[in-house]
Amino acid sequence: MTTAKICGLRAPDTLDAAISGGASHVGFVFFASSPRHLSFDAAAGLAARVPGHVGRVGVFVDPADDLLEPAIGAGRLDVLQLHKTAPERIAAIRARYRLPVWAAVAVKARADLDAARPLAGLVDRILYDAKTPEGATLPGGMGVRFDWGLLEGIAHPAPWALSGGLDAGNVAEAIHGTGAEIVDVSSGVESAPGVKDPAKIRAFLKAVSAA
Ligand SMILES: O=C(O)c1ccccc1N[C@@H]1O[C@H](COP(=O)(O)O)[C@@H](O)[C@H]1O
Repeated sequence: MTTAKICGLRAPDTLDAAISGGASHVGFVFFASSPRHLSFDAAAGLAARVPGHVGRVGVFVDPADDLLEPAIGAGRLDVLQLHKTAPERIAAIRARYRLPVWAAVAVKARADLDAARPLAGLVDRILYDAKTPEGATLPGGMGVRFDWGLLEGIAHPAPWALSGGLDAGNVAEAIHGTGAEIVDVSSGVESAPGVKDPAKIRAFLKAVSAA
């Protein structure tokens, strides 16, 4: 059965919609350039509402320890999702914080999948995410989709999840086409950048459970 992570939550009502709708994971973004960025105080308030069966995922872009340490505490993080982070740094973060690590692999063309190979044994999950346009301020969360057919027949070096441009209208096709264990969405359940929509969250989670 495929489960879902709802990422970039910033408000109690939308967090509650994700939890009551059956999300397996919720994502808190710690990246100042993102419209979904959370302060430590805001993260602490949200984290306290999350029941034990739902994973709290912290989303970071090549983070330094002076961000990771307080974010892990405030967000009571269960998982660290790392974007644009080199394999050596991923290994150091995993060893230091002893938390499961999901590493994003940005995909546009088949050659991009080569970046997953060095992650074998280093990460707990690979997140195949769409590559955002050259010069974009965000490495994710822009509703960009990649050709899911690129994943066909590849040997995955670790368990994996799928993200990039998913929404309630295409997630069933994504699940059937790729066999993803976990699907991850951010902008596809928003009414504006950084503003989650409870009805879209519910529709997305309904589509995942029906797929
Ligand atoms: O959402 C963000 O602002 C963000 C910032 C920095 C790194 C990753 C971010 N989001 C991740 O992007 C993917 C896909 O998002 P979308 O559904 O295409 O909008 C997802 O994994 C988010 O965790």
